[in-house]
Amino acid sequence: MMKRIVLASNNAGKVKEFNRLFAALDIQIVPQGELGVAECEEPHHTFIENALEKARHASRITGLPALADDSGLCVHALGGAPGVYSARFAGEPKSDARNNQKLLESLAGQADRSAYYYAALVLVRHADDPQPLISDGICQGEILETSRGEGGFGYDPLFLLPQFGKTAAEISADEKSQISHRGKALRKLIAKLQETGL
Ligand SMILES: O=P(O)(O)OP(=O)(O)OP(=O)(O)OC[C@H]1O[C@@H](n2cnc3c(O)ncnc32)[C@H](O)[C@@H]1O
Ligand SMILES: [Mg+2]
Repeated sequence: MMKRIVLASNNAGKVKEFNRLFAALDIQIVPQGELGVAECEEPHHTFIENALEKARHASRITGLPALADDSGLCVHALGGAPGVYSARFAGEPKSDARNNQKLLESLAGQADRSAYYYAALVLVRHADDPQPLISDGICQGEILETSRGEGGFGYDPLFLLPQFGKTAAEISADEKSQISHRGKALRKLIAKLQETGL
């Protein structure tokens, strides 16, 4: 029988990307929303601790292995902000449109627009797993002054990938998987998973 993992995320954009990344594997990922798991607190100031929090929460409720992604945009001129607060940069309720607007306002007149996406992934086999699988990935870019593209999610329409001359919302989903923080982190995690087993 195909193994199941709960995906400890309520972000539809992430769920799509993980579905694509897992498509070739012998593992089925089920978004936590389909199993009745609500969002949990993300109280920490490091991505890795928040990812562990989310993975344990989903695993505890479902009894399944759980994979969590805590990610964000780190802008050099803003001292690494919005960072772990990327989802709620412009406050609650979360809104990509308002977050992008706030990012543009924060960078008005700023010459250094370099930034990177960071993703921390944690996979626990059960809620008290003493040896969570951990990996991370980075994707470098620059923040534009106006949005471009309809793909992706979050800050993608403002996130220019210099190697493509396009934003992360203008490249295809396959291209994004190949170069994204999430894609890189997941390939590392899968390599570890193949060593240890689920
Ligand atoms: O916690 P979950 O339920 O997974 O969903 P979330 O959207 O709250 O996720 P995070 O707490 O990890 O916050 C990540 C935020 O960083 C931004 N982000 C992360 N990866 C991104 C990507 O690939 N493209 C665009 N924005 C991204 C986006 O604003 C996300 O909401
Ligand atoms: Mg979140």
